[in-house]
Amino acid sequence: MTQPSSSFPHLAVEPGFFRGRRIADLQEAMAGGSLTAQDLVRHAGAAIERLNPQLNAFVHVDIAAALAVAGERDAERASGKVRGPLHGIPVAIKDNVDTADMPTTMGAAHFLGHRPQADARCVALLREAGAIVVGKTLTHEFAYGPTGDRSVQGAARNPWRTTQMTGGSSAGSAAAVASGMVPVALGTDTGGSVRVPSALCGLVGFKPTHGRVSDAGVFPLAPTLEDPGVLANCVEDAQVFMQALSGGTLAPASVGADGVNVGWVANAPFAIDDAAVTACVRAAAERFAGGAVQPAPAVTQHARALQSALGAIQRAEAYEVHAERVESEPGKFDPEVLERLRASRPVQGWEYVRALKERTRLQAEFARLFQQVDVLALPAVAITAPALQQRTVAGPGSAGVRETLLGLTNPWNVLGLPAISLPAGWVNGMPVGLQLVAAAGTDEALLALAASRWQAPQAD
Ligand SMILES: NC(=O)CC[C@H](N)C(=O)O
Repeated sequence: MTQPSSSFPHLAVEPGFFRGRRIADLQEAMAGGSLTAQDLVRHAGAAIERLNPQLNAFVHVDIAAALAVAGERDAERASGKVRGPLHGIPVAIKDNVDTADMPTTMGAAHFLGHRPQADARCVALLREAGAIVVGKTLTHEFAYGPTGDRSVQGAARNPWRTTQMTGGSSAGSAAAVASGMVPVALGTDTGGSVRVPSALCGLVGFKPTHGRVSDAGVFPLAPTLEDPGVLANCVEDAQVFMQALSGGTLAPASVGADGVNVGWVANAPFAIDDAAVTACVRAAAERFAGGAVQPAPAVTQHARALQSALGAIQRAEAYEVHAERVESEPGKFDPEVLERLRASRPVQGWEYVRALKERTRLQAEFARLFQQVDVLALPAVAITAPALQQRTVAGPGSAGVRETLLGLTNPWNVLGLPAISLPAGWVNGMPVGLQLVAAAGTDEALLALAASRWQAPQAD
């Protein structure tokens, strides 16, 4: 089996076995007999044991159970049955997604020790596809925060610099993949919770078109904005994972050799502009496009409408989920999450209904826009990973960390569009992500385009 193709000189930890190894390489090694699924689970176990005390990526691990399942997958392979490209591959599951054999806590004191009755649909699909669940990864409490540093299990730490946040809310999934504990992990994305930590940890992160992947058994934050998604080392790994999650409906698309029409979206008025981050991402967008990128028509004029629709929808839906808990067990919440939930309560019924109507109007506007461009390109996150617990971005035009982390990702949740964050390079040794957004329902084409045109950045 080949060695990892790229090195990670800026990484603050000695990476685990899976960093830089593609799922296709692991499959080849298993097919050739040089590795078994049990070996892969042992590699995951060793990396978790060594790295988790530093990174707090996993909140529950069961290597013994995973080894037993791996034994079954190895026996199947020996008898000639290979379920598909995830057969025997260790995976991690965000801890707001139900697993029948492991606790599911949502990062919240209210659910410590909670054992769901059944697997979430997406977990069941991954297992049917042959993937082996090794554990549950830390989520920001109730997935209500993009920083990944508030949960009953504490904060996840960024493998590139352990004083910094991973971003969230799929915080542990990002730390687990970026450090090489597992090759791929499940996350959920309501406003950026897959793409934000992927960008801040140097990973590929994909959020599908809304409703494309079942959310049955996913603890909701705001159900009409939310989708399960994937955090991976490379686009090809994200593709095979999404195929499994979609129950096979997400067939690989082919892309023509023609050029791609990329519309560049300026940060303002969505988020502050860090010149170094924007320059790095724009250069990546130009490499991807194979030439200069032109400003996308008519995106920024919708910024205010998108933000206000997002605010009303997320707050109304999140409060509906938590109303009784906020009344009866307020003391169990993290204070910041409680404060955000209390601030969500005042949204009026008419404001929510109006926001839903606005969403429908905006979806029609963007459907027209995607007749002119193939993809929109912009940073996934306007800044590199802030320090743990940092809440304001210093400098001119200082802004809140939360708003800054989410400003460039959450517009696409309002619209329900597929979006991917791709590693674009590094600024001061910390990763930044290029985000590509495509028309609703074109998930296969977006992934195929990314697979065919994106080149992993080389560290200097
Ligand atoms: N769950 C997410 O997608 C990110 C967090 C959430 N949107 C928030 O406002 O904090």
